[in-house]
Amino acid sequence: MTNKVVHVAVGVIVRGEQILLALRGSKQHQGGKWEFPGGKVESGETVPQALARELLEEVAIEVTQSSAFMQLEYAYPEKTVLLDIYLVSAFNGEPHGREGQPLRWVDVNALDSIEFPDANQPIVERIQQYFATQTIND
Ligand SMILES: Nc1nc2c([nH]c(=O)n2[C@H]2C[C@H](O)[C@@H](COP(=O)(O)OP(=O)(O)OP(=O)(O)O)O2)c(=O)[nH]1
Ligand SMILES: [Mg+2]
Repeated sequence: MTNKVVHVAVGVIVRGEQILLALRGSKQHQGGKWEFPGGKVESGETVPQALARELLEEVAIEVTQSSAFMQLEYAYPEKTVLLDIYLVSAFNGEPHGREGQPLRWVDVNALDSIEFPDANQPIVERIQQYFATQTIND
């Protein structure tokens, strides 16, 4: 086994007060859990390029507005991932699971009751904090 870090582009896709989640296949790493759509950054790609490619491949949307949100490294027993998380605030197309995976829109407030991969806890906290701040400032 290698200890190479797997770099992953992750999209927190926002529509109003909801976030798009996809179900990871049961055979995949962290299978059967809900994820923010995304995937591995390929060599020669920037993270925004990888994000755009993965979101088109997985959920059939074209990203038109995104911003870097947070980065997080997490060591699973079998591999270490570097999650490069972007907020996707505008996109073209109606999302659907192009690889047959179920999708759902979840209220920001309900995100903490969803079963995510183990690495995701800080992401959920940060999203909820971010939206709480936005509401106060409205
Ligand atoms: N997309 C995504 N991946 C996550 C999240 N949390 C988390 O730990 N991961 C991990 C699981 C995987 O080990 C890795 C993402 O790899 P992936 O399987 O989605 O990669 P990919 O889309 O390029 O798929 P593949 O072609 O390699 O099958 O990051 C998350 O919220 N979203
Ligand atoms: Mg993926």
